[in-house]
Amino acid sequence: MAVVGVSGRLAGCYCLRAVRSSLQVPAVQLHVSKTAMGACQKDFESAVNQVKLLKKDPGNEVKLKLYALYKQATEGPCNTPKPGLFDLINKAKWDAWNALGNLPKETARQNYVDLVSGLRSSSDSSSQVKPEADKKQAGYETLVITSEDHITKIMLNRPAKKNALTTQMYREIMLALEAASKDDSTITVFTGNGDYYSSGNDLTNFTDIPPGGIEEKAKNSAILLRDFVGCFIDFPKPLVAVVNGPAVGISVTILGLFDLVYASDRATFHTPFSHLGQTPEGCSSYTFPKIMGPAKAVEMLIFGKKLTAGEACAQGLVTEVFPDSTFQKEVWTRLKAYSELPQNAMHISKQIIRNHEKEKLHAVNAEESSILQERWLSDECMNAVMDFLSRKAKL
Ligand SMILES: CCCC/C=C/CC(=O)SCCNC(=O)CCNC(=O)[C@H](O)C(C)(C)COP(=O)(O)OP(=O)(O)OC[C@H]1O[C@@H](n2cnc3c(N)ncnc32)[C@H](O)[C@@H]1OP(=O)(O)O
Repeated sequence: MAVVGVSGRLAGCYCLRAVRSSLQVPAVQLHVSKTAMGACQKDFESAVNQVKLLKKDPGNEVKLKLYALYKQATEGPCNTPKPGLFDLINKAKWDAWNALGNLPKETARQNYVDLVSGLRSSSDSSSQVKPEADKKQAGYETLVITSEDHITKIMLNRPAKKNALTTQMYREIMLALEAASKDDSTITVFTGNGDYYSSGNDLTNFTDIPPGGIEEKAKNSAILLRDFVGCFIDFPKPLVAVVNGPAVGISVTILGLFDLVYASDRATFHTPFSHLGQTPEGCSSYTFPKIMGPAKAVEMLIFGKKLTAGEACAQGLVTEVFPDSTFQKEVWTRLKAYSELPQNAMHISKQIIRNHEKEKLHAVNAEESSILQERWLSDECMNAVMDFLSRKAKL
């Protein structure tokens, strides 16, 4: 939010979603100017339509090519003023179009048709069902949820993005927790697909601005955060984190609300809040000092010290560390045995252990969320997020 929040001026940051919506317009535009009429006009119009039907997002680079070719095919060489330095998306679009120089309209049209045809065949072949997809419980796009041996496993499933948490993911996790609280499993496990457990909040979340502007975005995000963390505070069954790799931000802080945290020795625990102009969430401002003492909590939460799995275990945040080579086998053998323990006894014990704290945790959660609502509107936060997004931009 703050990213775009500097004003609409920065609305064109390199966020995928923003780029997508920005670039879609010309690519799917049905109107083709008269000057683009020619031998392959029909193919061109058909290709323009087919772009809408692609099953897979072709990525920013390809979308820019499509944009540039479309403009060249329909309007000829770029003749509009160069957008300002901070108008990043429009500048990227202008650069792509301008780079086509005096390419004839007919050639641009043909290149557009060829590009779309290539995209269609790769999109069709990649849409074959992958074995993993079979396991997915219906209704979840960002998680893989399985239930066996009395264990419900919620796996974050955006490995290419290090399981960064999108708005959709927060919502799906809340739904999954709600369902797991009612199913017949005895314990619920969180883990990540791929080499990361999770890289925390998806920083592109900050760029999807609603009509009400950045203040509304900050408000909505604070509500989402409060509700999300609230689900962990209230979760009635033993909750286990199987931390398969590095964990960042909110994926670390909420570990203080888990009942067991098993970590691979490859895992690290990092909360770079100050670096991002942000402040602790997930009730960590309360749970971390309780778990590891104020001095160690400060090192993590204020100074962003990254802990190894061994260090996190020594501080009490992690229950046990396993060698990565045997991590999955050892952990799941252990969890299967635990899941056969009498269900009611386990659940009642969890209530006894956790209930004293619930009210306090909800109050802390509300306070942290409201402080972050302000932080997200700050220059410090805006600059840090912009910095990340610019570094990662491929345009
Ligand atoms: C509404 C509730 C809000 C709750 C607020 C919570 C606060 C937090 O969680 S703060 C923590 C936020 N997270 C970060 O600051 C981590 C940012 N990411 C990184 O520093 C690095 O990506 C990494 C150290 C995690 C991994 O670095 P590595 O070089 O190994 O891989 P990359 O090439 O950087 O990543 C691959 C791919 O994934 C994208 N990505 C990774 N993490 C995030 C993220 N948090 N947000 C958005 N995108 C992320 C990265 O851009 C790459 O994408 P491309 O392949 O498209 O370039």
